[in-house]
Amino acid sequence: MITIQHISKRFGNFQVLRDVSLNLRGGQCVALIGPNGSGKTTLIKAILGMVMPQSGTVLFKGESVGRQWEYRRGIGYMPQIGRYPENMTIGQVLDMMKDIRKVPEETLDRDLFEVFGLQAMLQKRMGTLSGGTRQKVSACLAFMFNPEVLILDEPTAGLDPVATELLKDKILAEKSKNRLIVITSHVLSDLDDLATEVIYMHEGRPLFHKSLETLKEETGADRLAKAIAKVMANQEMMKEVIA
Ligand SMILES: Nc1ncnc2c1ncn2[C@@H]1O[C@H](COP(=O)(O)OP(=O)(O)OP(=O)(O)O)[C@@H](O)[C@H]1O
Repeated sequence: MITIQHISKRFGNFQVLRDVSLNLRGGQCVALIGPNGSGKTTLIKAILGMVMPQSGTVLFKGESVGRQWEYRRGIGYMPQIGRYPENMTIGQVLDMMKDIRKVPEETLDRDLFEVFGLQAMLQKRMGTLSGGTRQKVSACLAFMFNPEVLILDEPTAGLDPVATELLKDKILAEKSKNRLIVITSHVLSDLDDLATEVIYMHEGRPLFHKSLETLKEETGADRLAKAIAKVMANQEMMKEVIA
């Protein structure tokens, strides 16, 4: 559904993405992981057209996204830090998004709105919200328009354990509808129940892209965190052998 071909991105002299090529398909739940600053958010923003790469192409359903915007309607995006007009209430923000998208009310996905209890908070101003409630609004908006692709950047950061589980349930439900879901997270235990694929970014390029099943088989680990620890330990060993 999304093909990334030879994307490179530099900010000033700093090379953030280095010739990244990836193929992501519907029904996959992709865990995009890697250390701080390895380029995960920049890669996501390149897919969304929020960052223009110096070279390379992003294809959405086989068509180059170029400088067009229409394809974005097919992608629900939950940013790492949601930025909203601080004086607007939750209700006004939701209405504004509905007005912009102009879709019939009955086609909206209200699941997260209901389970997060946002109805009772509609009058609260965005500027007064706790970090977790702001995340809930972002999550609600990402899923609201039934997108074919969901890109979730650190979705559980700041959410309490109950809200985290509710969001994970929702992600699983969407996965079963053959959506493509891309999630970045440093909380690898959150990804264990969700991910089908793992992309590990390191210094601006994918160190590997494989199914979670294969990764577990190859490492003999039963959890993603353990599997990653084993891969990293092998990497260090190889460096020492080569040096
Ligand atoms: N607009 C920008 N201008 C300059 N440098 C940037 C910009 N955006 C990102 N960077 C730099 O690019 C590098 C990669 O950032 P990015 O946010 O993609 O990393 P990340 O893997 O998502 O990290 P984290 O796990 O901390 O969220 C960082 O060194 C960051 O400082």
